[in-house]
Amino acid sequence: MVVISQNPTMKIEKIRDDIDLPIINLLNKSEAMKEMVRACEEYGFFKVINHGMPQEIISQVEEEAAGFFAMPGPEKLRAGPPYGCKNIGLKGDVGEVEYLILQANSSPFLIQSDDSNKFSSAINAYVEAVRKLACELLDLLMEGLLGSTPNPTTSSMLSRLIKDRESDSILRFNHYPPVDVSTDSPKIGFGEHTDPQIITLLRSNGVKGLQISIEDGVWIPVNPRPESSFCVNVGDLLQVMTNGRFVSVKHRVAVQPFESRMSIAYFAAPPLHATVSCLPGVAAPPIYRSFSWGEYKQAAFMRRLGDTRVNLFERAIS
Ligand SMILES: O=C(O)CCC(=O)C(=O)O
Ligand SMILES: [Fe+2]
Repeated sequence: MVVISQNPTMKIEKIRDDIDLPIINLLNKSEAMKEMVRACEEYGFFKVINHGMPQEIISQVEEEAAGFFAMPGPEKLRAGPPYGCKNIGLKGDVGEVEYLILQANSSPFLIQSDDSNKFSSAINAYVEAVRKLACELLDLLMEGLLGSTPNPTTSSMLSRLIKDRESDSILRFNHYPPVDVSTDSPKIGFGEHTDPQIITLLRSNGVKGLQISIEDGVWIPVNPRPESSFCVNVGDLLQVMTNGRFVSVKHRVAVQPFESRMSIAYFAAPPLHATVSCLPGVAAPPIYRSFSWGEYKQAAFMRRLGDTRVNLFERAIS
């Protein structure tokens, strides 16, 4: 069904729930590889099932995170700066969301207020497992992109950036309390944006709300099922590295009535000093100039959430 509506900023938009977004089964790697490349070209988005990530690790971190967000506000503030509410970024963007943002490189993480250390150890186990899955997906994507017998050094180029001790990857927990339909109009929990990093692996608690956009003003709701699946988003850096062949997907979250949504996003990023440019073996000439991830991140933080930023790095046509 296609629904035409007006969003809270009065922009006319179409919601299309007649599109089945790709669900990729990781059990058959050679098939998965091709389907992943197709999905990244068409949508910049897919879901993976049979990903091999232990359910216990997922359940544990989801349970601890749900417990964290259920605490009274002052208790949550004890977690310190990783905890935030409503403010998204440094440029005045706000959303109906509270969150925890943690650096997810190799050093173990400790939440200040986590006296029993249960949440922190669940997070550390999750980060290790989700990083492994991200690396596996990136190796498969590279193999699918570059052909059947790529040089192993090239096909592991992206995963090596993520495994680097200085990788700037991030883990973000988002919690969207339900909207009260008797008093409130529909609300956006997290406004439209693309993720700036290489790739995002996202879990949700099975409550819908995530939407992706493949053309301006057209939104596709993402079905949160199968509940065991991970959503995978192409980020800005992967668009640059594939010279625009993969698209960094625009997405947002609509707050739901009655149910609260919780999501856990792992943003796989290189070290700040790493150079980002078109990958060897990808059709040239490069659309974008080379830059460091630190430089890109700085540019992203100087802009509003919904602003496109990759175009700032396009090469001048002579
Ligand atoms: O909560 C979600 O489903 C998406 C959150 C998101 O897009 C983000 O944290 O960048
Ligand atoms: Fe995002």
